[in-house]
Amino acid sequence: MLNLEQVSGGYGGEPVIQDISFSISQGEFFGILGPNGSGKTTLLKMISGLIPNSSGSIQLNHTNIRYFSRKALAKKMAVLPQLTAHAFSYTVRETVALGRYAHRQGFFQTWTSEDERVLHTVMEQTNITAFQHQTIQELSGGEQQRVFLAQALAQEPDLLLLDEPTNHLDLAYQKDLLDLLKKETKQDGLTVVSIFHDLNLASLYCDRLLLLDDGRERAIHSPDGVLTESLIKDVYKTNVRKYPHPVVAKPQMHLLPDATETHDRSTLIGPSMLNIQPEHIALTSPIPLRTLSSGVCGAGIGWNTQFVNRHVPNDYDCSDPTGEMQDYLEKNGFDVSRTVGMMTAVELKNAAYSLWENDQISIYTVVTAGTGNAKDSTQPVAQPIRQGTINIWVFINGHLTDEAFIQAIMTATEAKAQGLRELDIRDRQTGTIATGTSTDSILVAATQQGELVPYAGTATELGQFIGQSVYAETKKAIKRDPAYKGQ
Ligand SMILES: Nc1ncnc2c1ncn2[C@@H]1O[C@H](COP(=O)(O)OP(=O)(O)OP(=O)(O)O)[C@@H](O)[C@H]1O
Repeated sequence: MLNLEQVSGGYGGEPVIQDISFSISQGEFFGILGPNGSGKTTLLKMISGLIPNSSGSIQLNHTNIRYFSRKALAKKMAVLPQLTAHAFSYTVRETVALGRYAHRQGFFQTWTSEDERVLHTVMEQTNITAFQHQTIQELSGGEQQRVFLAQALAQEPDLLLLDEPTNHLDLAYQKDLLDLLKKETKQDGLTVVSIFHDLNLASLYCDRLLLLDDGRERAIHSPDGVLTESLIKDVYKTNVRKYPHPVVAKPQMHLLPDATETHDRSTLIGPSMLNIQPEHIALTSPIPLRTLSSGVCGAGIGWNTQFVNRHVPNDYDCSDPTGEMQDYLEKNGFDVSRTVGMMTAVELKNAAYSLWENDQISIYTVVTAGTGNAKDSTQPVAQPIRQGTINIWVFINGHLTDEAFIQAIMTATEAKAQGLRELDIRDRQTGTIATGTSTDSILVAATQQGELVPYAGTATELGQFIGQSVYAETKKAIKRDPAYKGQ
């Protein structure tokens, strides 16, 4: 519906925009990105016909925009400009009603019931009905932004052009506005072209992105294609790290600040930080550790400073173990937002732990183990779950890649299974060698300081430390558990 072919132009003299070509189809949400001064607003002004392009062509539904009258263009296209100081004393309602200008007909331009219906709808959509009789200057920046969006929507355009629409909006209204626009594109075929400074919002909402660099196209692609670490670093001259959004299949870019919290680089996680009580084992780190873990709370990927393995009775049965564990942590002075919590029914005095170190690597492994619940993971579970859990903590004084974290979990799990095999721990139901218990948890936590360690598989020194320490400590902990003798 919108076609740009080799468009150049600006404000006289050297063109700001140079040789831009792209086509947008109806219902597309198209984002324009680029650093300050890269020409985003200038390009938008050319598309809206506010300034002429010096070469190339801009076509709307196969007609060059030059051939549209102002009123005819306003029926097809609406513009939400960057918010500037508005001195007028129009009311909100009057301001939004101006958006119906292109649809008014006849000499007297009477206000019709259709105009009223549209006015009502767009004021509801943008949540401004409540202050429709106030003047614009009485409103906050975000409220004004919504009024001008309502005015643009009142035009009932096919194409909506927006210059940083979320500027001035709080978090909830940013989401509401973009959700509304997305819905309009999907349900009513509205085409949206919008400038974004926030790469992550652009990624979440846009179908495609154009990245401008000094007035020229650097990339035009899906968010995944445009938001690459190297391209963004090159164009914006700043370091970013790309990560997947946790819920939506879209990339998110994280800034890497130069000055982060300063930590003592010599911090080593080790025995002095472990505290074993009858009720819980806790390890408190002086620095946040990057963790990958399973557990009752704080599990997943995160940054944590406290690690708690809590003893619960054999018959512990709770409909909300996470909530109950969080209450327990709070009552005992732990910061729930920075704690990984696990549970076990075994006696904590039987925990096994050791520090493994050489010149380059040091890891601290802590294991609690009961095997009354031992399972062969290749066999189905039919028996009622009995007491017995193996909880493994591996603290690594090193800087791990994501891949190394995953390999560390694999290596530790393999070593645990080997420990069970060595001790001939069997699945009570099938009689086969057990590979773990049905309620095991694992934690790998790293200081993320020092040289980057790319891998932690069994071929690496780190992997061998993990394997050997988990194997040794698992066996030690199992042997200390009274249930072991009964096997
Ligand atoms: N009215 C104008 N007259 C002359 N030059 C202008 C005018 N408006 C913008 N420019 C110049 O055009 C270039 C691109 O400006 P533009 O506003 O399009 O960039 P932008 O990418 O939208 O920037 P920002 O992210 O800061 O909003 C800049 O060098 C700017 O100085």
